[in-house]
Amino acid sequence: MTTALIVYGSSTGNTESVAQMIEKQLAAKGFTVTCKDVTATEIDELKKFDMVLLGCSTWGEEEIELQDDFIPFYESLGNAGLKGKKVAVFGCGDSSYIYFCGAVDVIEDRVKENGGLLIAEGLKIDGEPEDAREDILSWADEVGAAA
Ligand SMILES: Cc1cc2nc3c(=O)[nH]c(=O)nc-3n(C[C@H](O)[C@H](O)[C@H](O)COP(=O)(O)O)c2cc1C
Repeated sequence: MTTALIVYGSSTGNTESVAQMIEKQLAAKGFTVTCKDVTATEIDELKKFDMVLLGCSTWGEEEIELQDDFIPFYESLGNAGLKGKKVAVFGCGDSSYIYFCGAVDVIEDRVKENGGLLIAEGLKIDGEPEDAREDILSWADEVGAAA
């Protein structure tokens, strides 16, 4: 059975909600899914999973800032054994900011630098996750199909 790890950093709970929707959808498709807050995740854990989904909201104003909890994890991604690993990135943001969901782009770049394989275009959620439920579930299906 294909195993998937979802790791999220979320300050107000939006990216966490998205992570949980993806978790349920992948589990319904037969994946063995583990969904964890980044603060409870060791970088070495990524090595044990067939596929890794990384979720992070975007902060900052003039420049892109990752969600606070996600920063140390991001900085250690070079030790995550990403070479050849199937990865996809998602996050919440607000399109009224200059860098809408910029954290998704920044994390994708880091994944590519470390040899990870991006299996879907990053999912960028504008506003309330509940309003984007259909998009989130179809993204999860796309990721599942590419796994
Ligand atoms: C001070 C502040 C700065 C923000 N900066 C950005 C930004 O640069 N780009 C963006 O897309 N969203 C930005 N946002 C919106 C948040 O990313 C958005 O509220 C998101 O849903 C938070 O997700 P979380 O609850 O998972 O942390 C900002 C919000 C605040 C309050």
